[in-house]
This record gives sequence, C-alpha cells and structure tokens, in this order.
Amino acid sequence: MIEIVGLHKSFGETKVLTGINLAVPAGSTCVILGGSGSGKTVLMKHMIGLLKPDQGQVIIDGEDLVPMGAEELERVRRKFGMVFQAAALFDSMDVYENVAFPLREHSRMPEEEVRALVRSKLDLMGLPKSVESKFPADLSGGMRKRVGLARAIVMNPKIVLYDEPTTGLDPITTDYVDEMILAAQRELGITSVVISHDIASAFNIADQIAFLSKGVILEQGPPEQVRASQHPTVKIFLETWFGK
Ligand SMILES: Nc1ncnc2c1ncn2[C@@H]1O[C@H](COP(=O)(O)OP(=O)(O)OP(=O)(O)O)[C@@H](O)[C@H]1O
Repeated sequence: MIEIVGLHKSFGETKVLTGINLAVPAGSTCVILGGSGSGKTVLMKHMIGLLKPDQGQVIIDGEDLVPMGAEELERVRRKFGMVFQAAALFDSMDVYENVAFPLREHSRMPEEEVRALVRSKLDLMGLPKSVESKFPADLSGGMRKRVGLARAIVMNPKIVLYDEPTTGLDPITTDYVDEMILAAQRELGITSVVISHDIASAFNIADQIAFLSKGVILEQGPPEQVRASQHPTVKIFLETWFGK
C-alpha cells in the first residue's frame, strides 16, 4: 500500500532523511519508532505529499506522489485519515459534529446516512451515544483521542497515519487507544502508519517496526527482530523500556 524508495530530504544544509526505503503491506500496521528530531514527522509528511523529496519515490496504492500536482495529490489524500498528536478536534463542535465533519465537507449525504456512519465509527471506538452531544473540553484525553480516531476513519480511508497517538496518556489509556487502533485495522482492513517514541505501544500494535535515527532506518522488521537488534543505538533506545 505504501512504498518509499531511496528517499532523501534536506532543508538547506541540514540532511533530515538520507536514503529511506520502507514498504508497508496493505492491512498491516507499521510503527516508525525513533527519538526526537530523528525525522519521523518529515517522513510522514512525504507520505501524504505535504513535502517533496530531493530524491526518491513515494508510491501510494500504486501511484508515485512525487511528480503529482495539487489536484492529483488531493485525490490521493482522500485515501488517508489522519490522527494528530493533539486530537485536533474542533472545540466549538460537539462530538457528533466533529465526527460528521469530513462527511459534510466531501459529500451531500442525507442526515440519516451521516448519523448511521457516525454511530458505527463511535461504536467501533467504544463510545456510547451519550458522548455525541458532549464538547471536546468535557472529555478525558483518552476519549478525545478515540473521537479523533472515529473522525479519521469515518470516510473509510485505506490508510490512517497516526502522529504520536498515545503521547501524554497514562499506561491504561494508552493500552485502550492501542486496542482501538487495532480494532480499526481489523474491522476495516486499514493500513496504519504510526509515528511514535512509545516503545511499549509500538511493540503492542506493530506488524513491522522501522527504527529511525538521524534520518536513516537502522533496523526494520517484525517486533521480535527489532527487539533482538545488535545495533548500539537501537539497543540503548530499547533498554530504556525493556531494561538492560
Ligand atoms: N520545514 C523545515 N525546515 C527546516 N528544518 C526542518 C523542517 N521540518 C523539520 N526540520 C528538521 O528536521 C529534523 C527532523 O524533524 P522531525 O519533526 O521529523 O522529527 P521527529 O522525529 O518527528 O521528532 P519529534 O519526535 O520531536 O516530533 C529536525 O532537526 C527539524 O528541525
């Protein structure tokens, strides 16, 4: 579903990505794990065509985004749902309107259909009907994330990009959000890319982990392979969670 080939990106003199190769099969979850400033966000921005590389290809569902103009990119971006670090809900809209928002933006759907879709996605996220009329300010951090996730999947996207979905959550709530990410993958066949520095969460949800450091993928594969990495930088990073 996603294939990144020989990707290079610099800003001025600063080389941020140097030769990234990554393939994410349809229906799988890939976690891009790495420390602050390693280039995770820059890599993710290339996946939706917000940044153009200096060199390399970004193939989404069979199409290279790199040569595309604005209109074509817009068409490809409809395949994506996004979940941001801060849930990025609209504070002035209740939960129902927040989740319905992409449907209203992109289609003139009868209200009964909007209602059915909103409810089915909130159901999938384990959010009861009573939540629909609440405003973001009245929800816990974990609930806001789940509403953000319901909104990201309401258009039935093929791919969801998660930008640090569990940052700032306690371990129990993190587990719950992880479960929701897996539920979206399982029930809707979504391909997920998660950028994270949360090691526990990465090992919970990933089919594949790509460990990024200073713009290079140092280790890439199933969690058990990354766990067994002998690369010193990967080992030090993982020891912060698994212990020495
Ligand atoms: N538009 C830009 N112009 C110049 N430099 C940039 C730009 N965007 C990112 N960078 C630089 O690229 C490097 C990687 O940034 P990036 O945001 O991808 O890191 P990250 O791995 O997502 O970090 P974090 O976990 O802290 O969010 C940083 O040194 C950053 O300053």
